Amino acid sequence: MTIPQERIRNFCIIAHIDHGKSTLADRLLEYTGTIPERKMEDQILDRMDLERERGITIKAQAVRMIYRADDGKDYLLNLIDTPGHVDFNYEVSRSLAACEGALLVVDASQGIEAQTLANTYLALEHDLEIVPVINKIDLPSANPDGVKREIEDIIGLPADDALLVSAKEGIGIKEVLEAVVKRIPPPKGSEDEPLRALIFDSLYDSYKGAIAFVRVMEGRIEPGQKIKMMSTGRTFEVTEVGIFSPDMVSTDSLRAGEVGYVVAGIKNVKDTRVGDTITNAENPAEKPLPGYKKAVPMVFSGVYPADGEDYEKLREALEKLQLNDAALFFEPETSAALGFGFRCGFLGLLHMEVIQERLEREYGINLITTAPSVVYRVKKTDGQEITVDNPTNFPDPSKIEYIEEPYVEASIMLPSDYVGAVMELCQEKRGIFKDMQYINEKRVIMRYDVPLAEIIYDFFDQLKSRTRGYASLDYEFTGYKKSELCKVDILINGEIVDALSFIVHKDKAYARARLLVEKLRDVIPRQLFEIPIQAAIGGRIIARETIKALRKNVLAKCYGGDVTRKKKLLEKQKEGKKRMRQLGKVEVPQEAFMSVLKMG
Ligand SMILES: Nc1nc2c(ncn2[C@@H]2O[C@H](COP(=O)(O)OP(=O)(O)OP(=O)(O)O)[C@@H](O)[C@H]2O)c(=O)[nH]1
Repeated sequence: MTIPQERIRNFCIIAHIDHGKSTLADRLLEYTGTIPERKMEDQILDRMDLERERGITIKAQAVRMIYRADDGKDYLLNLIDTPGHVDFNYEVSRSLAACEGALLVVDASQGIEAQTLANTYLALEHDLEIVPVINKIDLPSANPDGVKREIEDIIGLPADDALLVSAKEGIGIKEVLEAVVKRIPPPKGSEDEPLRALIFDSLYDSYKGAIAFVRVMEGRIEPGQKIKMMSTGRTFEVTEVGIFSPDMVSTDSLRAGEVGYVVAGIKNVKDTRVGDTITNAENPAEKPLPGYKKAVPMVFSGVYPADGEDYEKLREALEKLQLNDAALFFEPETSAALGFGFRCGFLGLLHMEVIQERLEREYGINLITTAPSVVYRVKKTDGQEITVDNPTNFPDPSKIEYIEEPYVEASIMLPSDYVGAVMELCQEKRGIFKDMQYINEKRVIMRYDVPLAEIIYDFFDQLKSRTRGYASLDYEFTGYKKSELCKVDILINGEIVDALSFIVHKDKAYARARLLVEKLRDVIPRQLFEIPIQAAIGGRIIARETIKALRKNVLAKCYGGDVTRKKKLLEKQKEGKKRMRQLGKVEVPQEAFMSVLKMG
């Protein structure tokens, strides 16, 4: 069935976590018969198990629906899902760029949250038509009028005609579909222009290779065509195009205004970069679509197999994950303490946790990971400028002219009762106050400039616990600023343990060093000799603890002559040894590393 361009609608859903995006998407699919009810898995749009468990959307997906509207005509609706987390802001902006409109879903009992606001602004920047949807009106605590006022006051959008919906109970679903048809404009581009298709996501398939998810802006794309990726100039031949309904179904072509996928024997997702423009190699467009950026990792961490024998397995797993994730960076690294492993770069903390969890869960590899670090810029006294993402490479303090660290602008939305608590937190985290704005009598939004390193330390957890979970956070990278930073080394028995070194602001070095040294004292078992544990900046010791010597005799408990019991105990001791890391003369249990590294 061909549907003319004026009856195509491309839209996405902007919502805060838990405000009901997936439930609403499911209802739309159900109502349009895209998915027969019996086939409905709970939530179609979030496909990864991990996403489902954590209740967050990580990767963008798309789905196509046919809706017969009140005017009796069939409309083709493409719903493009957007990732719901700040780490993936760039992906969100590309998904938005593929649409003409957005449903702004707000929980009737919660109101607008920081992330929603940030994404709505992004959508407005892309000139999207925004349709406010107030969800969960079935809840006794629902306050749709209050939420309407918020939408008008904070975002400045008229909300009189906001739709009142209960995705759970299926109330107002048809009204949502009618609003999509009536209020969101159809796509504009012409089919006769040279091809320009925006890549908003990609997927790796072991048979078909990297599959690009695209929105065709102008022109047309079909099998047999030679295409060119405009950011790299690489060319490929299209073997298949198709749509998401919601599984991939091949079609003859994709025309201007349509959303679908492109297979072209592309081996690596690095060649299907989100935000890149696909054009016709023989009749190329003059300019690519605006807004392309290469994904840059912001957070780095050392990832080591707990069992050294898993090294190859870890490499293979990282390679596999990278096939589907162009933003994941890794290179081999060695540590005196942890052996062979990899330095990995991530878009943010959540991205890091997701990758680590997948390595452990899907690939069955136990990991030791070092504390995450941001990327510092160091200007050396000899004029050289270097970037440092690993404390091990931090230059000697005498050779440093100055250091710069990345800053973000954090927007925090919270009930006004917690303003004091959040100000205190932001100050502790070296935040610089920018402004504060009342949304209504009860809620405010505060903006601070905060070093990214503080955000990745434990900012979010602290924010949640100090506001009883009522605050929401969004942040955006703003640039580098000079900062008084130093590297703290940890010495066990006089030897530096490279995996435990960290970079920290001078004012915080002492407190963090104390904490770490005390923790190590508690987790390293006593051994036959006394062990000093020290923290040092350059050659200066700033904290010290001592583990007293002990003659550890596991057989002491077995008085009498029960040989088998003795043997068993010795066996057990040997097993334990395997999980020990030898640091000079000192044996440190792996759990000690884990517990210490988890602190960060
Ligand atoms: N009472 C009520 N609960 C709802 C409604 N819509 C969704 N929920 C519930 O709210 C919770 C979150 O809904 P989801 O659809 O998973 O939220 P989401 O926005 O997709 O969340 P993410 O996938 O994390 O972005 C679920 O427990 C839903 O059952 C509604 O209209 N009324």
